[in-house]
Amino acid sequence: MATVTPSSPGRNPDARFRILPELAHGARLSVITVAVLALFSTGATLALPMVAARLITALQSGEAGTWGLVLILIGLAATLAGALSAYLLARTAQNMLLRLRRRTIEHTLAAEVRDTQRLGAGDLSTRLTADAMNVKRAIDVGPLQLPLAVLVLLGTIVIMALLDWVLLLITIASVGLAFAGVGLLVMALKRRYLHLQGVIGGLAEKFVGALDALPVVKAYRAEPAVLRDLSDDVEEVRRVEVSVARYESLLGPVLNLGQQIALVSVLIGGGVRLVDGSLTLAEFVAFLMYLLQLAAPLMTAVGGIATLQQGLAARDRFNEVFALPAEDRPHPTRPTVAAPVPSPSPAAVRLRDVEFAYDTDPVLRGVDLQVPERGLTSLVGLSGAGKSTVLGLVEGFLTADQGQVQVLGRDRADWSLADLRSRIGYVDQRFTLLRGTIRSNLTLGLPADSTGPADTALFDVLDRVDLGDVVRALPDGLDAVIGAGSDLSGGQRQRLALARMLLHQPDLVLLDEPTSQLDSITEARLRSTVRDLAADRAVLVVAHRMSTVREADHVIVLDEGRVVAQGTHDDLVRDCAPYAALVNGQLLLDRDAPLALA
Ligand SMILES: Nc1ncnc2c1ncn2[C@@H]1O[C@H](COP(=O)(O)OP(=O)(O)OP(=O)(O)O)[C@@H](O)[C@H]1O
Repeated sequence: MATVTPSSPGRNPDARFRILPELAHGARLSVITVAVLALFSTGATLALPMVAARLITALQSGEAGTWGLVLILIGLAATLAGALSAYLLARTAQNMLLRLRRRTIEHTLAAEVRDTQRLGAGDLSTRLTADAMNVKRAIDVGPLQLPLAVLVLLGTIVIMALLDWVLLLITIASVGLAFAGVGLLVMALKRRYLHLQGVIGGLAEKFVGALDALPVVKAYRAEPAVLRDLSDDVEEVRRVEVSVARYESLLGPVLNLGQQIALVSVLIGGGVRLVDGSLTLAEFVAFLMYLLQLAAPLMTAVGGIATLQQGLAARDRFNEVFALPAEDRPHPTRPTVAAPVPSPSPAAVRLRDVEFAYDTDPVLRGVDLQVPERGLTSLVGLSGAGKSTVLGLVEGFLTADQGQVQVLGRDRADWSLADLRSRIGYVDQRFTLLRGTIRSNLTLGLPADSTGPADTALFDVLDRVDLGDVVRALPDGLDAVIGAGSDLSGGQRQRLALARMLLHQPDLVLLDEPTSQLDSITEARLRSTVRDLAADRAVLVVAHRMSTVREADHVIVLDEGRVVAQGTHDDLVRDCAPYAALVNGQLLLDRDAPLALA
């Protein structure tokens, strides 16, 4: 089983991500080598026109051989150094992206379920793909191409000043206006890039949601409606992209125009100065070469700034993920307790005056309830009463806004979430399985360094949920892959989720409607398995079936976020009007027996 190792050991996982320090982290030698090679390549490029001028002068005196050789050598060396520095930079960037992606996955897994659901699976996944690519492109230009382009620009300008400062002034005056225009364009682009990445994330989020619900979409012939909805988002992406393209397409021509004007001005001015003897032919040729050479670094600088803006916008989206609080963050006042020991308290779960709201509307209002340390407890109530929310508080997916949540004799906040969850067996409403083999699903969460439980132990729990023979009949047995094309049935998936819980031998079991997809024979066997489990531990079941409720030793009735009664089924039918109404009104489903009072 793969383990997740911290991406940056010893570093603050909450620290904001900054591209340059992250790039240099652990790669100083590479970064220095890249810088040296790039500087050499730049210096050589800058020197080339001067050598060319020397070659022209030497040609006039008939001694061109040496300068010709120097020109070729410098050209070759500049090319090699440039290529090597680009490769080294790309390799360093990929190492940084590896850490960035790993940290994003790590942080997303550590965040609260509510936060990750709010951001959405699709939008979060675009950070690993499109946003990471934007950061990579920014690295391609940011730390090297852009500074070097600026260096070449400055170096060229200095040399041009030395050659003829009057011609330089003419050049600067000609391109100055173009520069101001480019600055305005770049500022407008930054805002649009951020918006663009947001709408692309939103589109991915919606598309993933639609694919997730595809069977339902098809069953309701809702493809046209979904297409319309997604088309609106695609149209929005197009609109923003076009707006970006409008500004990007202006960059090149504005710069070109500046350069053309500069060229014409320099030709005229240079011609005059050549005629009056202020400038030699070799100097004029060199000046013109430098002027033409200005175009490449200028374009690099301008394009680079735009790419950099895109990368910075992507960086901000990564920082949005890194800013999500980890769910297991230390309590501000209480010290963390290393090894919680269950107290002799008779309750496996106790909620006292618990208030909770997802947004502003209260979902739980002063909930007081107690789950005995042994036996089967059913939590019942109308849909939306807050039953799953109670399980979420016990599992630590949610944190109470007010009141006290005690689990296995200890305040919830005193448990580390890993310790707490290792003691709880949880089967969610959707019986979620991960893509992978039956074995990897069964052993999910077991220590990664062990060789894993023996097959006999795995078949033992599978037999307890009547799934052993089904798995034995599969060609790959325990190593059959589920979640792809060939799949288990809904009920079989449900039983596998239950077997996973059994394997973990938890002290407290939380089941969210565990029998909704089982045939009556399997359901009866399962009830007996749950009963066996409840003999020496607490089992808390969110139940919608009379059969489950009748089995329960203790029933808790939840109504609109309040506990209205607790007791045995018989007592509650007799004494609790809302419970009796729930039962009489057939609000608890009972497949195998007509609804009847005890
Ligand atoms: N992630 C969420 N964000 C906002 N509101 C939520 C969220 N999950 C649940 N709710 C709301 O909280 C209330 C209680 O939901 P909960 O799922 O706990 O009810 P329940 O009793 O388990 O319902 P059911 O029996 O239908 O599963 C409902 O009004 C629901 O709309």
